[in-house]
Amino acid sequence: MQITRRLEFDAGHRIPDHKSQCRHLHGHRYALEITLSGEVIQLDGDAANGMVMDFAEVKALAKEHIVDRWDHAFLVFERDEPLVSFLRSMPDHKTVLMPCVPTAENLAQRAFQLLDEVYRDTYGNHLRLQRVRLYETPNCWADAVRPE
Ligand SMILES: Nc1nc2c(c(=O)[nH]1)N=C([C@H](O)[C@H](O)COP(=O)(O)OP(=O)(O)OP(=O)(O)O)CN2
Ligand SMILES: [Zn+2]
Repeated sequence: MQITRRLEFDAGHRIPDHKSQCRHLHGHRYALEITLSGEVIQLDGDAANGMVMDFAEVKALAKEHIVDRWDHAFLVFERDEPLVSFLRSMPDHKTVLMPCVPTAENLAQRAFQLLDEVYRDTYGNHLRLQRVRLYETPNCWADAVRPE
């Protein structure tokens, strides 16, 4: 069985080497879709009975590890020196340094890496993160999927 939880957040970014508009500072209303696989828990009387994982718990973990960190932050490639320097000049600015250029593909992959250890098999139901889909706009998204 697979379940998917969607969360949204706002963040700024730029793609420094982009040949067109995306090299300028701008922002998106990102949407993050987290797909988990596992067996449906069969535990009469348990709060998770009949679920792969409670959607509320999926959300709480995604907020803690991604959304609360990236929401209203500027996501910046750590080697984008002019921008890193500019953001450092702003006291208390919420900036997230990324080891990669913050494209939809790289952000989806980064989120997958960060979340893979988070969704653990607490009920012995083989819970696993299968896919992180990151929408940069309603028309553009990237999927980071667990390798076969
Ligand atoms: N493969 C990728 N291509 C692009 C990325 C990316 O992350 N991966 N990012 C951008 C820009 O950052 C921008 O967010 C996308 O802009 P755009 O192509 O204009 O997308 P829209 O949905 O706004 O386009 P409409 O034409 O208005 O639908 C660029 N490319
Ligand atoms: Zn963009």
